[in-house]
Amino acid sequence: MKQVHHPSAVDMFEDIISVSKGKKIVMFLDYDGTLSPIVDDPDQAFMSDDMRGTVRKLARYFPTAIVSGRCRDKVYNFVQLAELYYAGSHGMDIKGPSKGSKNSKKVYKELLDKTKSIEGVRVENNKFCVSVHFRCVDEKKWGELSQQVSLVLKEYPKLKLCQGRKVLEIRPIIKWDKGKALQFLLQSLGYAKCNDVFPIYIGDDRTDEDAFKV
Ligand SMILES: O=P(O)(O)OC[C@H]1O[C@H](O[C@H]2O[C@H](CO)[C@@H](O)[C@H](O)[C@H]2O)[C@H](O)[C@@H](O)[C@@H]1O
Repeated sequence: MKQVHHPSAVDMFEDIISVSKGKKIVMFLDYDGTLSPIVDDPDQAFMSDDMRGTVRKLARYFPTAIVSGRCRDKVYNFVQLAELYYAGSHGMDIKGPSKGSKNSKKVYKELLDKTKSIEGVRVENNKFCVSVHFRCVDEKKWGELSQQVSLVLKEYPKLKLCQGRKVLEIRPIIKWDKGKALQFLLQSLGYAKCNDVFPIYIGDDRTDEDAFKV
């Protein structure tokens, strides 16, 4: 895979401070890989107390939202800060578009069944989306897994496949992603048409790119 070099926000801290002068900062934070370390077991991706303390402090100064691929309840259980805004399932779980959730449950069960013979696979039900993890799968088996997932998805024309960090993400084909969620949250906060607002979004995965674009 081609290595892409992204500029570091830390190196440009002074520039960020300078362009945000006089504006109201709004913080958007991805969860996995940003607030928590990347680990083999998705259920063990805990954030540290130090990080929780930092986010708590941040939210005292700026409206702060967590935007995650995980379902809202799950990410809330990890973060446990009631004062934040939460957008789960890649932003689909703020207001809850109900379409797709029945499909997700069905495809989750099918994916569990069709991939159970591949050692190390982990299928995670994220309510509106499903994640198929291959971090713990032997690299030689990645092709077979991807084929199985594609075969299952053939029967679901309303679902699409995206890739994250050693994870295949199954999502409904609707015009909703982390970028749209960010716009929605800004609007709900009453900042949609303000020129003096400077939203900051921090994330580590491909699905965060929809939000970076916004
Ligand atoms: O948008 P995010 O909050 O970053 O969620 C994206 C996916 O994150 C999780 O998977 C990733 O982290 C796991 C734990 O560190 C790691 O084992 C896995 O390889 C990573 O892809 C989460 O489990 C997925 O459901 C999210 O969609």
